[in-house]
Amino acid sequence: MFTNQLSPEEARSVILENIKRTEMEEVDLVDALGRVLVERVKSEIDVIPFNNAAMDGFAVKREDLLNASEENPVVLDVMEEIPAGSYFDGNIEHGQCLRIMTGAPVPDCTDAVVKYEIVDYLDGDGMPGSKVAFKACPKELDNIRSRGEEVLAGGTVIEAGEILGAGGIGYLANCGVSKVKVYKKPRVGVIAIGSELQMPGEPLKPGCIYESNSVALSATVLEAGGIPTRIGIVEDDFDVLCDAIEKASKEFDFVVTSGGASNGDFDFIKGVIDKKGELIFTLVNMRPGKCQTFGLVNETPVMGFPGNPAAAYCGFEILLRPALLSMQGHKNLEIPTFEATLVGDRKKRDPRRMYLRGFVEKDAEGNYRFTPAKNQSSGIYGPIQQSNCLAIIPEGEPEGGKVLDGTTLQIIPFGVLEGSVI
Ligand SMILES: Nc1nc2c(c(=O)[nH]1)N[C@H]1C(S)=C(S)[C@@H](COP(=O)(O)OP(=O)(O)OC[C@H]3O[C@@H](n4cnc5c(N)ncnc54)[C@H](O)[C@@H]3O)O[C@H]1N2
Ligand code: MOO
Repeated sequence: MFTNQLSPEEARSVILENIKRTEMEEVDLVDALGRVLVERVKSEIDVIPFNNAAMDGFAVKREDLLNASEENPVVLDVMEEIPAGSYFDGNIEHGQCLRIMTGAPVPDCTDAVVKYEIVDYLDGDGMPGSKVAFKACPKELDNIRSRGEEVLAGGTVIEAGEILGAGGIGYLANCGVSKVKVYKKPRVGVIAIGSELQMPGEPLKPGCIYESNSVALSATVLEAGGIPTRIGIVEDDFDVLCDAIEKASKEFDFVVTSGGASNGDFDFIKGVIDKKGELIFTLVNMRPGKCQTFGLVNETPVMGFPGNPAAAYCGFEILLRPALLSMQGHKNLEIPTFEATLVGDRKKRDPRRMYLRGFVEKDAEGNYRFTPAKNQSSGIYGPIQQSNCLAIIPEGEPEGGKVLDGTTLQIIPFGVLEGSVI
């Protein structure tokens, strides 16, 4: 158990040390989007499986056209038509050619395809029986895509550990693969702690508010590739919370709570984790959200976020997203950042690392500028919705108690996957 306040980086690595990768499952290709492949996939076939035409036109013996020019066009007889999906296994003589469509197999008796646009029809309409004139000699294998251009049978299509994108899914489908093994999505049980919390549907009772953190946290779990289950509201009661955490720890891969993480008379999550399992840390040097509690119950990781909405949200983004991604096999968990200059002075009297909600945009000169949301209260959601990033103000107290206009800040853009290059 850490009794000290951890830096966000320390807290993140402690969580990463205490999670397990999920098991694997076989899923249809489209369901594998954004997920990590468990094992290398090899192709059983050559892709593409045969030399095919890259243009609609005429398949020719190049030798016939060696002397073709504007002044002396070479005339060939069109023998057959080869649409895509068909196969010509005959032969042609010198002086003959084949009409061929894009994607159709190029017969071995030809060695270049000449597109329609540069061929003249002398007699007929270009269909079999016509005579067509060529005014230039194509390059060898011109407009022919070669068999195995992408991968040969037995070759690697996607390596184990790669995150499948739409391109990879298309590539696998091209190889005739329809299912792949990926790491399972972690099942995350989300508990809202607080006797003041009420579900929507009924008018609010005096002193109560509608429960919202478990809804927002479920959305963030979904964004991070997990499967959230809202377990419901648990009142501020030590024993009731003990039972809820015990039960959830046996049903889910990760348990997330919000509220009751501070030192108030009814804040029980730390005590409950300590009683039921192992309490690992309780404080992180960040604002919003210093009361970040983490531990294990029945070997299941339990993250107790603070009740204040922005504190829970930032706790998730900074500490938990990488953990959920790691459980699904992601290896590069670096949070992408870039630099922007602060617009306006910003008071900073709290020595904690600050994650400001706000908007980053490029100015006329192409420089990134960050404008903090006016209201940085950790008790409200609106500024998160209206923001496109978090800006980091480093720990410590700046001279004069404020960070000055034009200071360079690190920006964490929303919606950019860990490990991305930006
Ligand atoms: N004496 C001190 N008091 C507080 C301190 C402190 O250092 N000393 N820290 C403050 C900070 S900072 C935070 S953050 C909060 C964290 O407290 P808790 O995790 O115990 O959160 P609660 O007290 O349960 O709730 C805080 C606030 O959020 C509302 N809330 C809670 N759950 C939900 C939910 N599911 N949906 C919507 N809103 C929720 C709750 O009603 C409170 O208003 O402690 C400060 N206090
Ligand atoms: O840590 Mo609290 O989140 O500053 O409100």
